[in-house]
Amino acid sequence: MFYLLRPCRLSQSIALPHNLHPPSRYCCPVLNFTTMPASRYAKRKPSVSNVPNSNGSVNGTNGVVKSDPDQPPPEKKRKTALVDTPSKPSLSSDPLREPHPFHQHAEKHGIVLRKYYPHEMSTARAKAYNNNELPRPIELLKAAQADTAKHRANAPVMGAVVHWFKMDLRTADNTALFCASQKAQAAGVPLIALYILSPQDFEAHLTAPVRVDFMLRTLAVMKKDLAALDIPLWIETVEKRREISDRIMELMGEWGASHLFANMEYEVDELRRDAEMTRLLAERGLVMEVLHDTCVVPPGRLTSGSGGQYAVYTPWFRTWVRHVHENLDLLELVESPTRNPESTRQQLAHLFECTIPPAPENKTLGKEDRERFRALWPAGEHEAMKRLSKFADQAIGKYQQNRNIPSSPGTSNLSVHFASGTLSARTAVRTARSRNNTKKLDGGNEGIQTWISEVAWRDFYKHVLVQWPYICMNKPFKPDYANIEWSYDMEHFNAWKEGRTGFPIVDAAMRQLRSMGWVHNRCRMIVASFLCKDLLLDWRMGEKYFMEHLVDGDFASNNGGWGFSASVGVDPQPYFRIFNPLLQSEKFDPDGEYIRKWVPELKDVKGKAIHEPYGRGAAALASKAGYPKPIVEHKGARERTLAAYKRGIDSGL
Ligand SMILES: Cc1cc2nc3c(=O)[nH]c(=O)nc-3n(C[C@H](O)[C@H](O)[C@H](O)COP(=O)(O)OP(=O)(O)OC[C@H]3O[C@@H](n4cnc5c(N)ncnc54)[C@H](O)[C@@H]3O)c2cc1C
Repeated sequence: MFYLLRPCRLSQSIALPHNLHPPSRYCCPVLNFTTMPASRYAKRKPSVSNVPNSNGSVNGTNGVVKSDPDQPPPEKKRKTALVDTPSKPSLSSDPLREPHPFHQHAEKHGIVLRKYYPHEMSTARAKAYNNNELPRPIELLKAAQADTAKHRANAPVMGAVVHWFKMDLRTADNTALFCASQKAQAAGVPLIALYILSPQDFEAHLTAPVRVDFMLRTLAVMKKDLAALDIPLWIETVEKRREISDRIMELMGEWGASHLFANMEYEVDELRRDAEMTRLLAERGLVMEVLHDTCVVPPGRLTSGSGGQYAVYTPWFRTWVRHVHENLDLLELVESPTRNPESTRQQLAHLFECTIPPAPENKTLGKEDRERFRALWPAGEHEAMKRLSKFADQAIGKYQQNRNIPSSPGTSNLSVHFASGTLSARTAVRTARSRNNTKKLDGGNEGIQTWISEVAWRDFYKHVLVQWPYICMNKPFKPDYANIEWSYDMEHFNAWKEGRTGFPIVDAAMRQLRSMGWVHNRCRMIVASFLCKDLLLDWRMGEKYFMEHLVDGDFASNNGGWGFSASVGVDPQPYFRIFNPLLQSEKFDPDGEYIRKWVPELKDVKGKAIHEPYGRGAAALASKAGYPKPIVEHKGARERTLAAYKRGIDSGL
């Protein structure tokens, strides 16, 4: 006899033997069964019209998912369906595939046809998503889960259970890892942990070398921690990303494992891959369980009054808070995995011997960078907890006052941990709440409230990604804004990248990025606005450059931040709202402390001249020190940008 445990808000259920009583305080009220928080994963009513029905069908198609122009025809599907094909824009007469007229410019600059990545989606196709005429990738996964639900609930556990680590590099409060461990323990078989290093994935996702280094160091920490529980962590490099699923199935065959657990990644290729894998494993009598984990509130749960997804943060956040208050088990933590059977060490001895592979050559840090970054970003979940506790004890109370001052250590510096999954968002919110005088997430100390609302931004952008998947395909959130004719002036772009624009606050931020792999949020906004509004450069060039250099690079948050700053994203400001870099500098770095730290040429400039040395009497000093003159004049640039935005939006291409 089996009890049904719902570990996921989607359609899958995990069957656990009735004699399993894990020592946990997470009691499922219905089954009186100690398990993970129930409503965290309760099935919810779909919020959009094209979610699968109980048969897994989409749009009333009785199980036949409407044909997807991003995908190859069905007979070729197995070979090519796992990722979006990086082919040339098709010249077919299908209007959903028509290339955008500005493609040639963007392509030349590596924006729309980068390696292992699809070209910019057509506006017609993006709009088809908006009209719910196409199934979103998450719906493909839901359909795969619905179609395999019975099999997954009944398949017996054999040999071993595997947890596939992706961007969830921690043992504490890791949903899929916990479920895998429970499953293995109940069946008396070992749990095997797996990490696949994919150089092509790193290229496709533009993963920064500093981020790869952080992840590899984290794997070393995890390997040790897991080994202490007699759980092997097998790490393997798979060169071609399309071969990952086959290789995992091969490994499962070698290990005699019947079940694979993983947490959900919400990017398009990853959802499609997991949908495909769920079906493939089921065809072979195996089981794949893909669970929500990274957000406090899983994407798809929060709907506006009209039943749609929110595109504006403030009302979304109010709903987010209300939802968490009503479902407090969303903040319950699951336990770390339990120890493997004693025989595992002997039985799987070779798996314990695996070593951490080196970074791919094109993602390897030079010696100097490596040393600097390692000192700045100690890796692993223990470091994340140390940093979180220190911030919660010493700085969170004043977060509201300090968070916008880039020279102050007023923010948590935890984004690297959220991005690699070395810290769960639940742990972060609970820790912040524990320092407050109320259990309400929107009450008590202002600093704590504000910090929690910042952590919620992370959820927000992932919800956006799931609902509007075309943002993954180089398309602005507002498809109409795809018609702005951007500049591709490489002199301007290089000056921006190198911190030589002649705008001290911009240059300080860009140099901080190069030096730390991290930039203060206020400065990310300033340099993003400067790139697309003052220089009128294609915002996707900046988005890409950030990903290539950030230690905390996260597709959803980065795309959201860039879209917001370029006013082509969610929560849009009116397009005519353009940051004035000088005013931003005076307001948020009033004494020029931040500028002096990162732009040493200006360290001797006194007073307000620091914000604008050439316009405020420090020209000789700046010039002598080699600091450049401004590359654009803000007022004129502003007018040029306003005109370009208006032309683009009015053109209705
Ligand atoms: C153009 C641009 C690009 C960005 N790219 C990324 C990125 O690739 N990865 C990333 O994690 N954040 C990104 N952000 C958001 C934000 O700048 C960073 O999360 C923040 O600076 C990290 O510093 P912290 O950990 O000290 O943040 P804190 O102020 O301590 O905030 C706590 C946590 O909340 C989350 N958070 C805070 N602000 C935001 C936000 N605006 N959007 C999403 N999450 C937020 C982060 O996980 C952060 O660690 C970007 C913002 C902009 C404007």
